[in-house]
Amino acid sequence: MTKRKLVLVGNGMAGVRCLEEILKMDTERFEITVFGSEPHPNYNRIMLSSVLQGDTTVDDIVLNSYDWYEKNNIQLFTGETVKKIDKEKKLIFTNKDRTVPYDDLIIATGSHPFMLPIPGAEKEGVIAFRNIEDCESMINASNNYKRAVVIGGGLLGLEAARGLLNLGMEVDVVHIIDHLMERQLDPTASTMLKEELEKQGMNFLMSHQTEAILGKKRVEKVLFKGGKVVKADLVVMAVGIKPNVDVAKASGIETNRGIVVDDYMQTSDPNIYALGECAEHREMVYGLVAPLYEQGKVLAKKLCKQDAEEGYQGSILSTKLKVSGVDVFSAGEFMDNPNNKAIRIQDEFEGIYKKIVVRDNRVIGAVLFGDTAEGSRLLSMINNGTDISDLGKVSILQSSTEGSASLVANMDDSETICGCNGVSKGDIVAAIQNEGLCSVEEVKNCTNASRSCGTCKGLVSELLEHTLGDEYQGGNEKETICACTDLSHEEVVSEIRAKGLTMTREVMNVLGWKSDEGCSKCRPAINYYLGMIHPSDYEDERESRFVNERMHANIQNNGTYSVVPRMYGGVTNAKDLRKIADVADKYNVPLLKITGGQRIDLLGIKKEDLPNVWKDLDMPSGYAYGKAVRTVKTCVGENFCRFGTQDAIGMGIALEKKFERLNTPHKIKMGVSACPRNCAESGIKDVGIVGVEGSWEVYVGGNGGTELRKADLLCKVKTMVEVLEVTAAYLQYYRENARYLERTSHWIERVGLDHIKSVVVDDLEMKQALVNRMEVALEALPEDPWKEIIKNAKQKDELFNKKDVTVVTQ
Ligand SMILES: Cc1cc2nc3c(=O)[nH]c(=O)nc-3n(C[C@H](O)[C@H](O)[C@H](O)COP(=O)(O)OP(=O)(O)OC[C@H]3O[C@@H](n4cnc5c(N)ncnc54)[C@H](O)[C@@H]3O)c2cc1C
Ligand SMILES: NC(=O)c1ccc[n+]([C@@H]2O[C@H](COP(=O)([O-])OP(=O)(O)OC[C@H]3O[C@@H](n4cnc5c(N)ncnc54)[C@H](O)[C@@H]3O)[C@@H](O)[C@H]2O)c1
Ligand code: SF4
Ligand code: FES
Repeated sequence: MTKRKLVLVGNGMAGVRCLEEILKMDTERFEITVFGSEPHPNYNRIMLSSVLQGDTTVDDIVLNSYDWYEKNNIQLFTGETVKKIDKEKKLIFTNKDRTVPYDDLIIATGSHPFMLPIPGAEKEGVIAFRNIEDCESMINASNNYKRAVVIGGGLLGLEAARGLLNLGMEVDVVHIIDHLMERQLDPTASTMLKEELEKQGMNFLMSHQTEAILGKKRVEKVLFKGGKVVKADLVVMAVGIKPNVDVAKASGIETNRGIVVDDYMQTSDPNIYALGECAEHREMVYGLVAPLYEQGKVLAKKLCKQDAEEGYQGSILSTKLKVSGVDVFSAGEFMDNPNNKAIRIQDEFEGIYKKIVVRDNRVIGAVLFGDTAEGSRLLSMINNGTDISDLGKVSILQSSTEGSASLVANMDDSETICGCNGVSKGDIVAAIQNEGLCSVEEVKNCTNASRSCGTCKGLVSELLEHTLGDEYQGGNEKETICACTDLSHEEVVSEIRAKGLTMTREVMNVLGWKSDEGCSKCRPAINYYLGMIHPSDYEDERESRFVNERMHANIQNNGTYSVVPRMYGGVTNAKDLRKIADVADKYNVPLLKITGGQRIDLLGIKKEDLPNVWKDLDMPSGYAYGKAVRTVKTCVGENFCRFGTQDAIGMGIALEKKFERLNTPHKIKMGVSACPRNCAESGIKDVGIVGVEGSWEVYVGGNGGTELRKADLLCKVKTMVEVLEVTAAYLQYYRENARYLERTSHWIERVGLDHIKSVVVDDLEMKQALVNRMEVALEALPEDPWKEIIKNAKQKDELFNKKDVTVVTQ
């Protein structure tokens, strides 16, 4: 049988998902050709917000790699736009003068971001937030500029604003009315959201109408109605989208706001279908993936001639804002109205607000702020039209207080776990049981749950735990280093060892990396692993390191650097202080600051001054920028404090001198206190030492950052030599076994304190072997990096005199 020719115009989320559905049903029916204007394979547009917010990378958001197209015999033309369709001859024409015939054609061209038609909108630095290039423009702008203005306080604007804040920019969000996210939230939730985002550092210009973008070539200011002006180096317009009907309109296919389709996604031409954001169904145009995926299922069935039941009936919308630290959920009809009644709970102490809107004893809408655990359940109730006459009204909003494990346990099988992909609890449980799935990744690959915005990952994990009981090992799921490889960190380390690999390129070639150059996630990791495995002969690859490590200083939000010289154990002297003061005067250092690690930070140093500052200071680098041993904070100890039982300063200096310049998977902070009063905060350090009468307690895995973790007692020893020894064994075990960028606090949670103790304390042979390997690593450490650069004129010139440095942020 000859295959039908199927052409997809638009290589985005809706169109390609429809192809996946077709291939699930019938791999032989079609000869498929895909055109995409963007120069990328199909990627998860939703996750651009996470890329901007620094939670993932562009490489990691590819949904279907080039291999997938090849494997499924799909001919893909990226960077090529279909301009016109000849409906009579059934041909499409592209901007690269290609003509391709079709039997069936799908248009899935998505939307254009709406750009306000105001004077100056064409200036450099005025962008939308729709694709990878926009995301990269924002990241690049944040390296050179400071002030961003985001126009539009909807979902997209707020997610963009959060990302720009994370990138170190100052952000003004301009909103046209006095009510953020008015399409999703009622005024109470909107006010709470605004207050929360203000706490995060966003500045709001509410009820402001933008009149013009001012500046010479690039944007410099934004002008509002009434004459107010704010400064701006970057303007992001996030004021909505409009369906991209260009090709349909040019080809005489019926369009209104979108391309008009029936319940089977058929356009005015019987062989041409449309779906996704470009399609208009029953006068509705959708801008979220859940409805688009439902449309994809219906169209796939139609094209594969399978019973498509009643066709697409329209969707009830639900959304979650993807800004960390803010939980917001909205679904259905959420505004008050004389025909509806509402149940509300508001806890101003906890910052929680919940409202469900009821009509004729059925939930028709909900808004949740601060606690969104019941979102899925409420969405199911709305979708299923559940009669709530027999339920205690307030109890509908209270079940999350019982804990989320019982939440999934108490859910009906029909309730939705993944809103984006319409996957219910029953679907996931059946897949876990029938297909033997045991990880979130496997559930994602099998059912699509958690494949889009990812906010349901926690629920999927809880459902795995609930279904598999003790057999589920949530923390041990295989996590690949990045999208360049299917190998986990552990697998890469073991392959490097087994195959004796010694260079990054070799690792990538031999282990079948999917991209030639690797990415900003895998390159630094491989560089670390190679250095850790071959301490004596590996030559560090500077270009694989993050910018701060390459520059040996921390880049600041205005492009200047901070310099922190080492002060062993937090102890300084008049000579060093004088040198610091002289440097501060000579280089006009705008801020001198005592750090939390008991050192002095010289902030605001120009890039080109760095080598001279280091030369004049003539002190060792404090490695304040490195995935390395940073500081050892000490209390004054027995020499001065009346509670002191031990020489905390001496111990701190000994530790810092021994382990300085050592590369580790992530930064290491230490503390030494001479009594349990813990003035050096040893309880929240990666390694914390506490002196008690006649001995030292060694604590590990503490963290004082965003996720506070109290350190665990590893052992108690008598002498300084023993402290140094057990610290060496512990750090070496961490170096060899943790994943790159895994803090000790996370590592301990993952592998367990008992296991670590059994290796570095109880098994004396293992402990000695670790100490020996640590000695080899310490022996091979390079000289102080600041001194090395001062001596190396070429490196100095390359790093500090050239104008541009490609920034790989971390
Ligand atoms: C930053 C961001 C965050 C988002 N977050 C969420 C979220 O959390 N939840 C949610 O549900 N939705 C979210 N969305 C919306 C969601 O991404 C879209 O609804 C979805 O991508 C639309 O899919 P689509 O296939 O219709 O359009 P698209 O994904 O835009 O795909 C259309 C593709 O067609 C190409 N194309 C256009 N014209 C032509 C032509 N003539 N020839 C060839 N190719 C063409 C375009 O270049 C594009 O690649 C977000 C969107 C953005 C931008
Ligand atoms: N988490 C999510 O689900 C998510 C995240 C990002 C984007 N998206 C989707 O992407 C699409 C685009 O998002 P969006 O936020 O741009 O669209 P939107 O239409 O949802 O919001 C646009 C906002 O801009 C405001 N606005 C309009 N004109 C303005 C002006 N002149 N000045 C200031 N404000 C103005 C509107 O009042 C509205 O609140 C939507 O379909 C959205 O659903 C979803
Ligand atoms: S930790 Fe104890 S010994 Fe050290 S300064 Fe504080 S009180 Fe004194
Ligand atoms: S809810 Fe978005 S991926 Fe599941």
